[in-house]
Amino acid sequence: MKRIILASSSPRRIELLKQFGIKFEVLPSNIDEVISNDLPPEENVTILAKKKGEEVLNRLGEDAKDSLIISADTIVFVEGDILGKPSDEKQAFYMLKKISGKSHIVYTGVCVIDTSKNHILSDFEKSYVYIKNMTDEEILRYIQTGEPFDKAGAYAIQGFGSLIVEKIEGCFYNVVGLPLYKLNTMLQKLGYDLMKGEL
Ligand SMILES: Cc1cn([C@H]2C[C@H](O)[C@@H](COP(=O)(O)OP(=O)(O)OP(=O)(O)O)O2)c(=O)[nH]c1=O
Repeated sequence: MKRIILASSSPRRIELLKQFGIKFEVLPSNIDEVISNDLPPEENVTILAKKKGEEVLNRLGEDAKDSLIISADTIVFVEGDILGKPSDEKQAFYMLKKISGKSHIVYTGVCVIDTSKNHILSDFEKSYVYIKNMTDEEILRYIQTGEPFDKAGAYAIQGFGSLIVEKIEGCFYNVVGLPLYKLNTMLQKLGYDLMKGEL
């Protein structure tokens, strides 16, 4: 394989992939992440993950020959509403108030494009997350950590957000933004395996 590309600007996704000792480049996609409330959450994340990978593929053109491009998209689904990343403090407050004291579902879509085999695989993972009941004061204090702003649903389970997550059901790494087990099952379908430390 000539190039392995992670089509993501997410520091969490980069860290998670790094641990397998593979050499990869980081080339974030430039798509507009538009969520459609007319589509189910799993379709939204699957479509967005695919769009991210395809945008990087098109940008690379001929240079994408013999490459593996990995991309992902994460959203939070609660009471019929899809929550992406909050753009300001007001939105972060709204999201945290909405997920407080109940469970929600985190969906991550994953896309793997193998240009050497002319294959595109896309799939998604879902996990259930239970958030403690928070007072307005607790929500404001959490927002002051600065953590909510680039995270779907306005929290990070891997950071201060761990202090508001009571429990989860499903893949932890899916909540952080890259479901590693799912990703590896997709890679295995293409004849690769992260366990081998090389792709
Ligand atoms: C729920 C949750 C989300 N997140 C993050 C993962 C993703 O980075 C982000 C969701 O936004 P995404 O749009 O999925 O990704 P991104 O914009 O950060 O990066 P890119 O599109 O370039 O790949 O939320 C956490 O880090 N922890 C959490 O607990």
